[in-house]
Amino acid sequence: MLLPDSPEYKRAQRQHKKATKNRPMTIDQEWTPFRAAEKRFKARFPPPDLSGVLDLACRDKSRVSELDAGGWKGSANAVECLEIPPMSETGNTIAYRFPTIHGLVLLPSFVSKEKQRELVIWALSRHARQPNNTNLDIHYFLPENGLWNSARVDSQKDVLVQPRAPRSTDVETASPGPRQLVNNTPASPENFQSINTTPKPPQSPSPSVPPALASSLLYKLRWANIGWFYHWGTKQYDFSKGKGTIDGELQRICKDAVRSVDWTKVHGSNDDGWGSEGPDWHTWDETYEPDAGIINFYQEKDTLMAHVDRSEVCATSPLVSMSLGNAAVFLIGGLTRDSEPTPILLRSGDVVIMSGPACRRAYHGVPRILEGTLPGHLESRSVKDEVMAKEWEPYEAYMRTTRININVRQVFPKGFDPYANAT
Ligand SMILES: O=C(O)CCC(=O)C(=O)O
Ligand SMILES: [Fe+2]
Repeated sequence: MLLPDSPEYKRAQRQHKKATKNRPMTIDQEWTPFRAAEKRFKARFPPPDLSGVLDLACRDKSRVSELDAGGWKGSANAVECLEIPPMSETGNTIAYRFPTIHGLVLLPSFVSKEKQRELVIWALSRHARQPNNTNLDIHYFLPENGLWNSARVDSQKDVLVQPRAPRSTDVETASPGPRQLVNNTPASPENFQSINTTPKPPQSPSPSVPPALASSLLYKLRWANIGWFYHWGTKQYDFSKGKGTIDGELQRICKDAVRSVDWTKVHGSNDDGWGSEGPDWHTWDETYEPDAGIINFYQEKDTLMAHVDRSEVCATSPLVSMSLGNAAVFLIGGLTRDSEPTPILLRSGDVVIMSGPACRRAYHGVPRILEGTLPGHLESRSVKDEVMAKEWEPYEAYMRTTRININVRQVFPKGFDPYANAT
């Protein structure tokens, strides 16, 4: 967080003045409530006021030092949310539901500190590499053992990565960009055939990207695919590529999260919008089966615009989303961008579950990564074992400026075989 006397604050102030000099006075009246909230939280100057942002870590005494060290804080009661009583007397998961966003559940600190470190290592060194797609594969011939394992500056193993397209000097240099907005029709069992037969041409590599060191490309990594392959051009899954594997441990964490919630308390009183078969939440213990997802890598200035994840044929089953590293402001609104979104501060270890027809179709996004909020347990000095502490050092250095979100979904109802249904 910037202090008003610091040179960084003054620089942000100057940039703000320059950027807004020619802006019409009425511009903010044209923004939807969602867009206006995005702008507010994204702003470097003045730094956003987080007093209206729900920060459940403020209710947890064991997180005091984490909150103080990071500087940024929301409020314990900024948004109405209700604790869901645990399923049994032995259950110890603390879970919250939101009366205004039906189907949204938040499990603060669900992922243990050790597991958070394991997931970071898994995401960077084992998952973000072939055969899993990343945003960088489109433009570069990435090293076979993955970017992370080729980027060790300390051991002089840093690899020069070559672009896929021959270099052209005619075009302006473009960075292999963020996720693009494409409006897609919501997937459903009824239009599955047409989705399956829509052509999904590979994206063309950019002729303007120069060769780059693996260590610098790591900071341009934006996403890595999990499970069923996703085609960004059409915003549809590409089933012709087969089903990528889902890490067993990741599956277990997601299933544990879903099983730890008493869904009767979340969905028990409202049957609206579940479709002709009616609600299926009471079967999730057996039928929830994650089969796809994405790992999002955010650097401090990265954002994720308002969107709805509607490519899954299962339009109501839980989407499990885990936060690792720096904290972020997460916005979740309604069926259009015209509803005022609810702001929630997500910290490392928190799990969000989006479930049911209303929540799965709600616009949501991440307008702000809160710089300087890497918690102490993701620093190598907190790792007791000496060898593991040493191993963690490069991860700590990368995570200083990074937030990782592991976003896991269920594309098909359990037992649905897309190949048997293909024409
Ligand atoms: O980063 C997050 O918390 C949310 C990511 C998300 O909404 C998505 O991947 O669809
Ligand atoms: Fe999303």
